[in-house]
Amino acid sequence: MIGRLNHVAIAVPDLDAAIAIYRDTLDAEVSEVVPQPEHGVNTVFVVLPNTKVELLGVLGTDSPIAKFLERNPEGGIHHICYEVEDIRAARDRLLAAGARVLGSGEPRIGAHGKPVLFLHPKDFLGTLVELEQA
Ligand SMILES: CC[C@H](C(=O)O)C(=O)SCCNC(=O)CCNC(=O)[C@H](O)C(C)(C)COP(=O)(O)OP(=O)(O)OC[C@H]1O[C@@H](n2cnc3c(N)ncnc32)[C@H](O)[C@@H]1OP(=O)(O)O
Ligand SMILES: [Co+2]
Repeated sequence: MIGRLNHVAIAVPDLDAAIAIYRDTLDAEVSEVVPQPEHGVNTVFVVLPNTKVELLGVLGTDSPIAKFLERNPEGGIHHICYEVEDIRAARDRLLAAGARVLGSGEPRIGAHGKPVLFLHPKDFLGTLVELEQA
């Protein structure tokens, strides 16, 4: 079912400071900040030779990363995103296996303009999993 590792996401309390760390300290290629209001985050992608790191900042008053940052005030690894060939088929298989798909269960358009879903961290080794349509 799961294919390529699309990105590892880090939620951060200060996105500008996080950009400076990756761009200047780690000398990495960092994208522009892209607000994702329907997801309640600002996103930045650090482009690596074999995958990406997604830096997430709070956007708005109802951000899904707000409580995570309360628990992890320095920031922390927030989720891991795998690519799947057919996101609805993957969803249906996961539901049939008893996994919890977050939200309505309908894929939403994510940061790469492709459908994404999230799976409950308690079902996947304490790790929030994002699936992105390849
Ligand atoms: C533009 C899209 C972009 C992309 O396409 O790449 C994105 O990635 S957007 C990323 C932001 N959006 C989301 O994260 C949506 C899915 N997330 C959620 O629905 C929530 O964050 C949820 C339900 C995973 C957790 O919400 P919340 O923290 O408010 O719930 P609880 O405090 O009740 O947590 C329940 C339980 O889960 C543990 N938890 C929460 N978040 C994480 C996490 N990121 N990794 C691991 N574990 C997590 C939390 O500690 C609670 O555990 P407990 O033992 O009960 O304390
Ligand atoms: Co993501």
